[in-house]
Amino acid sequence: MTAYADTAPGSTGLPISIHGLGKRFGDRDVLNDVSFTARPGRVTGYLGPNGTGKTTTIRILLALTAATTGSATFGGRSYRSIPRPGRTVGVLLENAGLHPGLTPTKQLRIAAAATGTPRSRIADVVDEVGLTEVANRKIKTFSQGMRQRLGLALALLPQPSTLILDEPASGLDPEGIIWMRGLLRDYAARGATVLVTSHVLAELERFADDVVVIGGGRILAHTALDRLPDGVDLETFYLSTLHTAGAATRQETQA
Ligand SMILES: Nc1ncnc2c1ncn2[C@@H]1O[C@H](COP(=O)(O)OP(=O)(O)OP(=O)(O)O)[C@@H](O)[C@H]1O
Repeated sequence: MTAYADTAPGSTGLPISIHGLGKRFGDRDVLNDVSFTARPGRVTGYLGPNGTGKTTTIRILLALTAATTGSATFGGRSYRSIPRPGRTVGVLLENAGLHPGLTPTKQLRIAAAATGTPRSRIADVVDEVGLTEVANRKIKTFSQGMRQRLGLALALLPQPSTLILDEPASGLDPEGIIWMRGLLRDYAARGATVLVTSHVLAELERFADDVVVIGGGRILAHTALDRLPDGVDLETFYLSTLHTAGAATRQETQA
């Protein structure tokens, strides 16, 4: 993986606003009145236990799933009404739509055509994510980490001003994780909006500015990391937030 300075965003990111979001699957409320903002120039970490609605929030933001109530917007607009959304918002989702029979170069060519990105950018982004040597090998032969790198290449290809990354460090080796940390910090420093989910708190603490904690489909906390009390790290804050929420829920149930 190489320097990222040449491929950072050219314009300021869009603020991401989630307001009163609710989502019901069948008879189950997965999201309940979820509201928070991810601001430009900052990396916002979105964290919570498995199955608490992080990916669902992101899927609603990207118009892949409809909200039951509330809104999820970029600079006040829904994803579909942003001009050239595929170019403005870079996205990494699990199972990122990779085609096993294609090579990275071919998959990136398709994405470049879809987003109006010059083809000349492909070699740069392949180099950036460290896949140059395998750029013409079929994706079906790739390890999990190589697939993750390609997913990141697809997200970064159009030099988006806004990044939404679901578990970006998943499967990356230590060198890749260090590169990714630098990349996210660099993007935010250049004014991008960066929203990231992660379960790796020690890692998140190294690159996030703000954290939003969700539990049981509700927002439990939203804070700047530099506002945590002295001596309290993210892990301690996270566990105590979940503990307090669990105790409150038990009290409500018993009342
Ligand atoms: N299409 C669907 N139909 C029914 N239930 C769903 C659907 N998609 C997600 N869910 C449920 O919604 C809940 C939230 O899922 P989601 O994937 O958003 O959680 P998450 O916070 O991203 O979890 P993880 O940390 O494990 O990735 C889970 O209980 C999941 O089973």
